[in-house]
Amino acid sequence: MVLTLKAAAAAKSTPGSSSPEVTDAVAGIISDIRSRGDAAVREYSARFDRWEPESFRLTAEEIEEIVARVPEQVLEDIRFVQRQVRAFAERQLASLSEFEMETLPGVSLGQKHIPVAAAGAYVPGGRYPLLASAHMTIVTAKTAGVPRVVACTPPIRGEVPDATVAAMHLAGADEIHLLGGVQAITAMALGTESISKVDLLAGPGNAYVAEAKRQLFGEVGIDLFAGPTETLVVADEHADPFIAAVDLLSQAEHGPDSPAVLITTSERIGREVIAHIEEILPDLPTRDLAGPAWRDHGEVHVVDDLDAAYALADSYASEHVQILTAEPRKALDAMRNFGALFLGEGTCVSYGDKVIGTNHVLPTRGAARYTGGLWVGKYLKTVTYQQVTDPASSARLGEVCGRAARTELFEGHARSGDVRAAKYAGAPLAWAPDHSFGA
Ligand SMILES: NC(=O)c1ccc[n+]([C@@H]2O[C@H](COP(=O)([O-])OP(=O)(O)OC[C@H]3O[C@@H](n4cnc5c(N)ncnc54)[C@H](O)[C@@H]3O)[C@@H](O)[C@H]2O)c1
Ligand SMILES: [Zn+2]
Repeated sequence: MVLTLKAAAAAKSTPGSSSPEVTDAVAGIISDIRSRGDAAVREYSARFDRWEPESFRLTAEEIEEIVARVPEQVLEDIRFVQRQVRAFAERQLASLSEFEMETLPGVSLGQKHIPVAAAGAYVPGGRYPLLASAHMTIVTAKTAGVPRVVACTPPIRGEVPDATVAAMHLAGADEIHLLGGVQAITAMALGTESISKVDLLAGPGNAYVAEAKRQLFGEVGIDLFAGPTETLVVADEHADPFIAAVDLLSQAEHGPDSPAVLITTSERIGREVIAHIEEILPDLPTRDLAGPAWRDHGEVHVVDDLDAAYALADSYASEHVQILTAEPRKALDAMRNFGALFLGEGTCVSYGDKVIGTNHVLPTRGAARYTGGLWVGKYLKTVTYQQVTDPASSARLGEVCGRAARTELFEGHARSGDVRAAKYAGAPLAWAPDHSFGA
């Protein structure tokens, strides 16, 4: 039984997709940039961000000047967080192994990880200078060993986002462009006269940015569908409703399209959380974003027990799931669909977003059903190779290959097997009886 204390006022977005208006607008911009390159990029930047400098790329001197303007405490905090992010990414990298094994004598199969040659890092900046996204995309790419990392972020209301540029620079970006939205994503994906194209695009963004990545996927690799932020809290009767309310609003603040959902086993907690939100919201400086988000996409559901809570939470496949229960670690085994899990009252989504070191670029709109968030492995191509040094083993494989390929009616493939069986083990070559492999 589910008792809904508050339902969303707006319709839910379709999983893994954008609205038709966004889809069409993005397709138009991409096709225009595809045919007109930099000239189109410049026009869209002027239209959406009122920004058309001579060059979107910052020079080394400009970067130095910008970093010099950033207060020392801000720089110190950036370094602190980047160390956290790097440490976790390095441990992830160490967890990946390269290996070679023999399946038959002299038959070696191997796996190795090759970083992509160039990655594009998108750092959102429409509403907030989201410098933490610079740590997440650039530090992680550099830890993976990507040689060229291109970073883009939009100006904010016509101003250079100093701290974001500093974060990009300290993270190790090789190029920094002040460019946002679909125009930045498309320029990095396709290349223009002034930006050479990248192999993989990563980073979060609004519905336009996420849709642009989705449409360009194939021509460029992408990390995942990381669109408008979502949060979900699972709470039992032991939860502190004031903290749950503060935490729900912390994520609603991302934008009016950000869902915030509470699933609780206690009707009392559900009602108290709603009351606290109503009390805190009017004074929240970002209420113009958090208010509509809560009104249109806020939900509170009461369920019978924690198993029902985890099952309902799984059906949302929310980007962030926060567990405020007496035994939060139980959710680790009980839950399947989430971008990142925040266990217990001592941590919160804001830690993940800003400081703790796990990656905050996470799947949204149901993508958590099939992928986790950005991590070092997304920048690596896990490739395989093989070598056969034992002629007898090659001959044996050749015989099987001849039969297996003919079962599929692939005569050409079969002959590649036949010639090895013939050359290394003297098997007869039915289709070329006169051929001799020499002494
Ligand atoms: N999923 C995640 O991992 C994650 C993490 C952090 C943030 N986010 C999300 O990132 C988003 C950041 O959004 P933002 O808007 O602040 O910054 P943004 O940088 O993603 O988008 C700003 C750009 O949008 C473009 N734009 C605005 N209106 C447009 C229109 N009508 N048509 C075409 N382009 C348009 C502009 O060019 C502008 O540069 C938020 O939705 C937030 O929830 C997601
Ligand atoms: Zn957040």
